[in-house]
Amino acid sequence: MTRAKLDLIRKMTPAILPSVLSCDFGDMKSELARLTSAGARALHVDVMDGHFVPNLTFGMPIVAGLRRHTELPLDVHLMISDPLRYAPAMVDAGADLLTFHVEAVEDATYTAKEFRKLGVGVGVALDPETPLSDLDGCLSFVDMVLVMSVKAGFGGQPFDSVSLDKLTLLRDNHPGLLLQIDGGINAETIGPARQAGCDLFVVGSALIGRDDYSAALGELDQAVRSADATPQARVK
Ligand SMILES: O=C(CO)[C@@H](O)[C@H](O)COP(=O)(O)O
Ligand SMILES: [Fe+2]
Repeated sequence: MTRAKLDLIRKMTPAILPSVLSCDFGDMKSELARLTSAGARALHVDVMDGHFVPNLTFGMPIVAGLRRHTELPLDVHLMISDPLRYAPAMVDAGADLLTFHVEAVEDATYTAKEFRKLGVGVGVALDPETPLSDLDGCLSFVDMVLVMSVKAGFGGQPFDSVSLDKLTLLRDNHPGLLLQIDGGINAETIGPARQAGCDLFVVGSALIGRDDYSAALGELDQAVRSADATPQARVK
C-alpha cells in the first residue's frame, strides 16, 4: 500500500513538498487543512533525534497523528542515528516514503535493502559536505536521493549551491531516480534546482512563514514552470 503512494509521488513530479517542521505544532489540524486547500500534494516530515543532529523534533506518535488527519503521502526524513531500529515503526505509523542519511549508517546498501522489505518507498539523503561517491553501491536499492542544500538539523538556513552539482550529476547518470532537494528552497533557489534535474522540492520557512499558503505555492510552482521553459533545463 505504501509503495502505491510512491507511484503517486512519481506521477506528481515536479512537486513542492511543504515541510511541517515550520508549522504551528499546537494547531496541526488547521495547518493540514490550510496546506491541503492550498494544493499541497504530499508532506515532508522531519524526524530529528538530538544525536545525529543537534535538534530534536518528534517520533512515531506525531507521524501517526498526521496520518490520521491527512491522506496526503507522508515523506519522512529521518535525521536519526539508528534508522534501521525505528524504520518498521515509522512505516506502521504511516510513512509512505522513508529516507535515511548515508552519514548515519555503516552500510547504506544493507540499510536500503532492509527498508525495501518494509514495502515503503526508500530514500537516501546526503549532507552538503558528503561526496556523492558515498552513495556508490546503494543507488540500485533506493527510489530517491535527497540532496541536502543545508546541513541537516534546522529549518531557515541559507541554500548551499554545492547541491546543484550533485543534482546535475545524479540526473545525468541515473535518469530513473527521484531527486529531492531540501534546505533553503524559495522562489529564487527552486528554479536552479529544477534546471539541475530535481523532481521534489522541500519548502519549509519560505512557505510556512507566509500568511497565504496558496499564493506562496503558486509562486514556487511558477518558478518551476519558468525553469522548465529554459533551454538548459535537464527535465522537461
Ligand atoms: O530537513 C530539514 C532541515 O534539516 C528541512 O526539511 C527543513 O525543514 C527545511 O526548511 P527550510 O530550509 O525550507 O526552512
Ligand atoms: Fe527535511
